[in-house]
Amino acid sequence: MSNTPTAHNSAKAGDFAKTVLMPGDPLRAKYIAETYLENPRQVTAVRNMFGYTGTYKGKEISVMGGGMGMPSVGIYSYELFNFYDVDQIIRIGSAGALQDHLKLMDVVIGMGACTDSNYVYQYGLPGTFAPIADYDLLNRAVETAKRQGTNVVVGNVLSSDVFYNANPNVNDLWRSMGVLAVEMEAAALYMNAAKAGKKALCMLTISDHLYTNEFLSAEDRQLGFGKMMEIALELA
Ligand SMILES: Nc1nc(Cl)c2ncn([C@@H]3O[C@H](CO)[C@@H](O)[C@H]3O)c2n1
Repeated sequence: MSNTPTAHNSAKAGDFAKTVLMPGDPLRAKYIAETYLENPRQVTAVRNMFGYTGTYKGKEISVMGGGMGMPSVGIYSYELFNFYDVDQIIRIGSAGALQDHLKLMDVVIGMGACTDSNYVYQYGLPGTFAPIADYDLLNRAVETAKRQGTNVVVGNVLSSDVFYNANPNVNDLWRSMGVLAVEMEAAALYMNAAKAGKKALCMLTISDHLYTNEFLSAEDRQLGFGKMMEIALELA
């Protein structure tokens, strides 16, 4: 009989730090743990969704993959907040730019997260919920970026359930509302945090541009993530 609270995570109580960085890709979680954390130890590997805990500049911090899409991040972040007593989750991901002023490698912070997902319907609200970032985390991320000389763009992002959208005009519609970039996880993370009374922030590196059709090479993706990582690690 397992004594872990969930089939998706084999970590024991106390294995996770209060702050968890959450890339989509578990291999990036492994890379982050091995590259940035002191004494990283793997705390879960269920379905190869790796999670690690270590320290950064003496502060305990964890990193765990969340997968692609809101159902996946919805599971892992819900469990971290509600079963593992995690206080804040910072998503560090990639996104496609919807605005001309954005350039590849820019760091975007999702102050809000629009969505086309049904995820919000579970709460039975009589209106439109606004999934938003935690202000304290947002403010600290912007201040840290300034200190590091990294330009960040703060605004609305779109968390879509669809990567290959059948509607050819969908990007133009979101673009017309000033939405900065499209990804697939932030809204569910923000809703889970709101419901659990916890904190969340989504930071994104622009890896594709949906209007210039530029996209980052694999090595530039890695490089671009470094700037975002240096900010995220300071938020523990
Ligand atoms: N819809 C969508 N579109 C574009 Cl142009 C993206 N660029 C990066 N992502 C992120 O990368 C994964 C899809 O490649 C998702 O986890 C998503 O969050 C994107 N998701």
